[in-house]
Order: sequence, then C-alpha cells, then structure tokens
Amino acid sequence: MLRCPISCKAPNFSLGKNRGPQSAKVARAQMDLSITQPDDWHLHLRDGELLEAVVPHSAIHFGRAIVMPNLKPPVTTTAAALAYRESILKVLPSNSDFTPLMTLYLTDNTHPDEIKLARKSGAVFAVKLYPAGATTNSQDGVTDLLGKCLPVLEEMVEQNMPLLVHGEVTDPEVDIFDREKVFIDTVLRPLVQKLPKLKVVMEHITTQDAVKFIESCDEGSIGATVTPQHLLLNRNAIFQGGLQPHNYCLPVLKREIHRQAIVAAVTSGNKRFFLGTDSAPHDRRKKECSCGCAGIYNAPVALSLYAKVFEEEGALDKLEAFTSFNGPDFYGLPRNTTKIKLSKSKWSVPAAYPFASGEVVPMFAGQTLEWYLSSAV
Ligand SMILES: NC(=O)N[C@@H](CC(=O)O)C(=O)O
Ligand SMILES: [Zn+2]
Ligand SMILES: [Zn+2]
Repeated sequence: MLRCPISCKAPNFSLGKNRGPQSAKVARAQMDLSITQPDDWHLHLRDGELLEAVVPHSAIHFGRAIVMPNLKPPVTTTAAALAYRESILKVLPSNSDFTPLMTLYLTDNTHPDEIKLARKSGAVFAVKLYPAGATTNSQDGVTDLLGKCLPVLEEMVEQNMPLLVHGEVTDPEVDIFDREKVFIDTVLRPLVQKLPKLKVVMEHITTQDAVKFIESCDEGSIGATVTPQHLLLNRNAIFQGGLQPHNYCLPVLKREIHRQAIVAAVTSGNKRFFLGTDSAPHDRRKKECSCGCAGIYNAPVALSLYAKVFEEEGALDKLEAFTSFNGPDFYGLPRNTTKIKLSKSKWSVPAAYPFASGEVVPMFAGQTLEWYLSSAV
C-alpha cells in the first residue's frame, strides 16, 4: 500500500491487490470503474520542498507526466532538464513507477542545436512556449515567435518535437478574457499555416474559440489539454461570495458558454483533446495576498473531477480515451498497460497540505467529492 506521505488528513491510497479504500472517511464503494493508468500531459512540479510535497499526489494517480519547465531559473537546456529529472526521481515514493517526461522552456535565444540535443537525450519530449509576461515565471519567454524562433521551430519539425503553447497574447490593451482568442488569430493560425508539419499542443484551453480551432485542424498535428477547473468552473467562481484566490489561474476562467463548449468537446470522444491538469501549486501565502499568483493545485482531486464531469454528461464510456489513450497517441508514445480502479465513494478533500515551510491549498479544499482512486491493479 502506498500511504499518502504528506502529513495531512488525506485518505490513504492503496496500490495493492484490490484492497479498496483505506480511510474511515471513505464510504462503501457502490460502483467501480477500471481504466488504463492515466497520464498527465501538463503538470507543474516545482522544485525544492514544494516538489517533494506535491510529487506523491501525481505519482499516485498518473503513470507519466509532461513536466513544465517554468522554474526559477527556467529549464532552457537539455542539461538542466536532465538535472531536474534526477531531482524529481530522487523524491518519488519508493514503490512508484511514475515517469517524468521533461520539457524545454523556449526563449528568443534557444539554438536549433538544443533541439537536437533534447531529442538525442531521450528524456525531453516537448518544448514549451510562454509568451513573455503571460503567466507565472514567463519573464524569460518569447517576445516574437515567428520573428525570433523560426529556425528552432523548423528544427522541431525535423526532430518531430511538439511545441506546447500557453495560448495567450500579453498585450495589455487586449482584455484578459479575450487573450486566448486573439492568440489563436494572431499567433497560432499563422504558425500552423507556416509550419503545417509542426506538432502543436494548445495547453489548458478555455474558450469555445479554442475548441473550434482545434476541431478544424488535422488530427495528429494539433491537440489540446483540458484542465479540471476549465471543465467545472466558470468565471463566477473567482468572485463567489468574495474574492477566491484559489480559483485564480491563467488563462483565467471564462463564461459559462465556453465551459459548456469544452465539456462537449471532451465528452464527444474527439481524439484531439486529452488530460492535462495544469496542477500549479503555490504556497498559500503567495495565493492569499495583495498580488496573488495564478495557479490552481489540483493534483489530489483531478482524476476524481474528470470522472465527475464525464459521469454528469452520461459519457463515462469516453473517460478512458481522454485520460489514457488520446495523450500517448498524440505524442507517439505507447499507452500504459496497467489499470487503475476508480470507485464511486465519498471522500473529503483536505483543507490544505502542509509541507516544511508552508502549505498548499488544493482545488475544492474541504469539499466532498464522489470518485476516488481505490487501487492500481
Ligand atoms: N496556470 C497557471 O495559472 N499557472 C501556472 C503557469 C501556467 O500554466 O500558465 C504556474 O506555473 O503557476
Ligand atoms: Zn500556461
Ligand atoms: Zn501550466
């Protein structure tokens, strides 16, 4: 059995043979769902103490994860990605098979040779575009993608290396709720037209415009990750009963019509959409302050929430493709061969997860959820 190693009131997870839920808080299972081990195609693990605190939650639920490179300083070279990978492996729970898939942080100065090194390493699986100033630790990001990065992008086509995009423009004149749509029109569409063979993942999509754009592109060349928060919350959640910093992420939550379009897209079974939590932990003090960081910590609840969305849409039969097939198929990686079991049992999300010098507050802290990871088979 793998015990939750964080000193919190979280229920323990059992990875043994069908042992079922271990916590007294977990009610009798009424319904089980056995699915292929999911992967997380967009994850922030951070470094240092925070890495150590959060990695077990992802390792328990997911087989592999695309690990984001927006550390301080950012992971801009293959050498840095390999060192970061080692530091993740060092703090994994001892019986974990979790595999971190590393990424490089694209800058105006990234050299095409770095892409060759990345591909050769066998450990780097994608390159991440942060428009400079768009989100957490993006100050070293790209200022002009097609103007400054074309040789690198051409090498990525050569090496079949996907580009992962934080799809928002940073122009302060553009309304924050329109930044994704304007990015599609001014950056993404021209990029795809110029380099149709480049594999692109539009990360954490938030709008109907993104859904329509992705659906209009060739399957296999453009995909999109979808987070639990953009499936379950609309922008009212940021202001419900007062300012809710733990519901603040980027791209910011949008109107209800956008949420509904994303739910319809993922539950339709379209292969272009796959699981990417964008779990983005920040210490509580950096969220609850006068200039709070963007990012929602959802690793402990993500699978439970995806199951809820698919169940509510009567589409539980489509859940496994979204969590476990569409992602590896897009990346050209084998699907996982092990299975996990989700049980329909009530459990309480802890109020916070303490770590050495602070604590992180999870999405839906203190609330009761229904789906629960009961075992890995
Ligand atoms: N999503 C977020 O709101 N924050 C992410 C960065 C990102 O994915 O944009 C973070 O690193 O905190
Ligand atoms: Zn982002
Ligand atoms: Zn992210």
